[in-house]
Amino acid sequence: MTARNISQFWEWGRKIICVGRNYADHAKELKNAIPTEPVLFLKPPSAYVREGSPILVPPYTGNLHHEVELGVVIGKGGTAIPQAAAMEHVAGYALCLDMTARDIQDECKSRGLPWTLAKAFNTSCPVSDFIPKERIPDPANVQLWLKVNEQLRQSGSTSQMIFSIPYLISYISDFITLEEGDLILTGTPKGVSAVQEHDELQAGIQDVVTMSFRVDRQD
Ligand SMILES: O=C([O-])CC(=O)C(=O)O
Ligand SMILES: [Mg+2]
Repeated sequence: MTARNISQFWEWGRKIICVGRNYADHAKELKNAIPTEPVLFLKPPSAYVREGSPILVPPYTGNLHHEVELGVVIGKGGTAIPQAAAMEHVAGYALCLDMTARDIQDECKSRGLPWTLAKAFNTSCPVSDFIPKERIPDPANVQLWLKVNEQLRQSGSTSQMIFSIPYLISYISDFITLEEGDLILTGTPKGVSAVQEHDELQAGIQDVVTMSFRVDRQD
């Protein structure tokens, strides 16, 4: 048996914990209140998709949105991790998309139902190569961008996050034990918009990584 390598964390079957409304400009564009505590939801590990495979539009949505986000890969697990020690639990980062069936999410919100089918379907978490921690010395100040068919749609700095990465790690681990290989999606800046079959998405973290994905309709 070969040893597990954190650089392939998406194959480990670990959980994906997502933070919503962590950028005020995105909360505003969807007419949501600015949160006073992190908004959390989950994706299953079956949501991962890697470059070379398409993002599939689920048949039940007519409004699939991109959300570009910085992902934090947990290297050392823990429960009730203090903020001061939080960064010791980080192995690295990944650029991620939180693909969202916005029409389904709106319906779930209005009916008080969970967001599962809006957020957790197959291919709802496109993920870049693993980025070792040393390559992003200041994760609180990197630029994320996303283009659809060469047109810039999202561009924002992680300095705009409402809740910092150490705060999120500490907050989440109070309630949900973090394990090696877990991924935290830290929320999206403004500019989310709909994608269609045959679109080409490109995203990047300035100077660190880029990735591209094609959109297809699920048969
Ligand atoms: O669906 C939403 O708007 C919440 C979310 O994931 C985010 O803010 O990144
Ligand atoms: Mg999101």
